[in-house]
Amino acid sequence: MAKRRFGKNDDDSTDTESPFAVKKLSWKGLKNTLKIFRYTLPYKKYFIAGFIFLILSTGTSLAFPKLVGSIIEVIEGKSSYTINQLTLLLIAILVFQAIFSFFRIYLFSRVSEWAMADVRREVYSKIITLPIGFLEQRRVGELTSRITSDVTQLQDVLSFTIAEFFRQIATLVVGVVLISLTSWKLTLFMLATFPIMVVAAMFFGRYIRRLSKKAQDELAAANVIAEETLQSVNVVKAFTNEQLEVNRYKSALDKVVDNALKAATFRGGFVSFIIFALFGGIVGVIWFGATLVQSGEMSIADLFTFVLYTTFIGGAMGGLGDMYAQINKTIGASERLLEIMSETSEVDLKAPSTETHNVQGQITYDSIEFSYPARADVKVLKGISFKIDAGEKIALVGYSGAGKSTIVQLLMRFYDPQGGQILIDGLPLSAYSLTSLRRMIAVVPQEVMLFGGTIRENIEYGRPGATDAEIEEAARKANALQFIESFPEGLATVVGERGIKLSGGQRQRVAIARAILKDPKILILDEATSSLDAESEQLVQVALDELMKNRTTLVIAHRLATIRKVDTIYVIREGQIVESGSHNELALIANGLYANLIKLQFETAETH
Ligand SMILES: Nc1ncnc2c1ncn2[C@@H]1O[C@H](COP(=O)(O)OP(=O)(O)OP(=O)(O)O)[C@@H](O)[C@H]1O
Repeated sequence: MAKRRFGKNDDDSTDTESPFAVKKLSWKGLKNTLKIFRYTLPYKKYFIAGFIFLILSTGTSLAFPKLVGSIIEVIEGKSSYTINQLTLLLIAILVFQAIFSFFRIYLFSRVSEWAMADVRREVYSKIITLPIGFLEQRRVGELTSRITSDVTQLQDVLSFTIAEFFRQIATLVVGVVLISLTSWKLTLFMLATFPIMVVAAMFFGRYIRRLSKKAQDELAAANVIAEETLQSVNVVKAFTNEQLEVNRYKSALDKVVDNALKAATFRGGFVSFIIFALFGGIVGVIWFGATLVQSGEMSIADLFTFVLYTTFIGGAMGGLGDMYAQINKTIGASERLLEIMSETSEVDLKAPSTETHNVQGQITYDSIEFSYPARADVKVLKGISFKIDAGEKIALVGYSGAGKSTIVQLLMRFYDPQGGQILIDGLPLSAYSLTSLRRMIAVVPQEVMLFGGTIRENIEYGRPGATDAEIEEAARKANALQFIESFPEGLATVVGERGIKLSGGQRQRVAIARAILKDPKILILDEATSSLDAESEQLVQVALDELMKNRTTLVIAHRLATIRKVDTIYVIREGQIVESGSHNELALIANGLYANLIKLQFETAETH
């Protein structure tokens, strides 16, 4: 039977196949699972010790029916021991059994906790070092469920299923050997009832597993809804879409319940059938055994021992079906984890780049052609060429969606262009390691995201390991020290989810301080679209002027008033540069795009 199950069927069965076709165990899948289990190798000492305790506890529990049989022999007057002696032995065995079980559970948990923490750490390091192009195509919920539920599945197997599997197989094998020594006739009779159970288990089992898997997938989909809406709870509330989201969640949950109940119906039918078959088998064994006792072929004590072993064996058989499902789930989880692990990271955390480049910050975009991997057919940049001298400041302007952010993302190599090349100090970006390239650049983004933690930690993010004095100096230069010091805890003020909320202008100045601390040669300013009040605007502008000093700067400009001072403005339309020059030059082009944009902004400002 095992052979058939571990057969050559490698491929997933699809929904269009019969409902009884479920993914079967495959060697390939098992091998993959074993690959994941190599994480337990560093803890093999504990694993082996746990296994020894597992053998001991299984052995002691198997001795139990034999001893009960011996007590009956005493009653029958066929034993030289007394009832008290045997009862004491039974109690001693129970005590040992308890001690062995304790150590088995503790040691297996120790291995599984440590090993799974390692797996989680590795998977997380992998995910965080994967290229943006890969991450964008996955949902956050899906990625986090790799480190949560998939690893939990492996952990269950390590701490529980392996032990149970061994115990059940041992019980089955040793139990059958022991009872066949007692009476081979009765053993054959008992084993004859097994095929019915096995066939039923296979038939029902597969369908139930398929339904349970569907219910699990539906639950994961429901979780994604909850996670995503809670992450952007402000948007939900602002649009007063609470009811809509509750309904969406509810209909996802309804599907879970539907599938789970269907599975439960089958499981219920299956379990009642198994109970009937199991007890039916025992009744049959008692009936046949009783006739053997009557004909003097078997003693009462042996029949007693036999029946007890039979219940043990029956229990083990029942449990194996569940094991099979567990192993299947584990294979699924391991395959998903390995799939992530086999992706290529863009940076290697284990061998961090130590290369340093003393660049001047001269940048050249040479005929850049680009489409996003997710939408390969849409060309976002169509031959962008321009040059920025070291220390020069340029601005990119244009309608929304023109490709401004894409141009700067390519500079950080979040993606690689399909045509043309970008050079820094005359060398293509690929000549620098990703780490050293990104170290040359600081970004002050449109929407400043602060991590939960203190203001000090948030500024230090620009250069981990900076001293307190350097952090304070950066905050001062960013015009942020004043507001930071107005908080009783100063730099130690906690911001983010559990702390205070900073205003837009304050957050921007923290981001500027971060960039000042990083002290890069190249600066990218993604200007906030929402305008700040005049006073904040002024404070941020002064901080930005300080930050831009002696750095090559690319500004993605949304509010044209702030870019009059830049050296060159590039006007982008549909992925191409359509105009370039200084503010004064561009403003004079009749019917020019820039002149139009100014007019538009001016008119918008007038109407406010
Ligand atoms: N990750 C992405 N995957 C696929 N397409 C994208 C991605 N990011 C942007 N795009 C598309 O590329 C085009 C250019 O986008 P980009 O963000 O560069 O414009 P932008 O000029 O910066 O706009 P805005 O001023 O609104 O920020 C848009 O049509 C956008 O839909």
